[in-house]
Amino acid sequence: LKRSLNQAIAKEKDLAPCREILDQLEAHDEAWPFLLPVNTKQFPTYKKIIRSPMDLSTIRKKLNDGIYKTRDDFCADLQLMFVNCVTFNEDDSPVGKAGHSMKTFFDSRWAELIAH
Ligand SMILES: Cn1cc(C(=O)NCCCNC(=O)c2ccc(F)cc2)ccc1=O
Repeated sequence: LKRSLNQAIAKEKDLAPCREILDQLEAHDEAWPFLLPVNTKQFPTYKKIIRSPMDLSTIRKKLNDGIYKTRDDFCADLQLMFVNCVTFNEDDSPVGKAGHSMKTFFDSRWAELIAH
């Protein structure tokens, strides 16, 4: 029991900064393409091109439901979201530009978090 309690405490320590970064990503001016899953009725080719869709609301739910065991699991879903965006969108499109801006912001906050 004691070990599992310590593991629970260690997991909370690892994931707490993830909540903080996710708060900031959701509040970012250029978060609008990522707040909800891509609407596949609006973009019918999306599911054919993107095999593993990911968005901030899905990441928030997975974090709240305890799906992420480590902060790297969390980071992997964010990187998936950004790779999907580069795959589906031109770099100079509004969504493409928002994706690059959000990724730059995330990468800098993540480095601060890991590097303390
Ligand atoms: C990641 N990605 C997003 C889109 C995309 O067009 N996404 C929604 C645009 C319209 N949605 C909004 O503007 C909006 C959504 C939620 C919200 F709270 C406020 C505004 C297209 C391709 C792609 O790869």
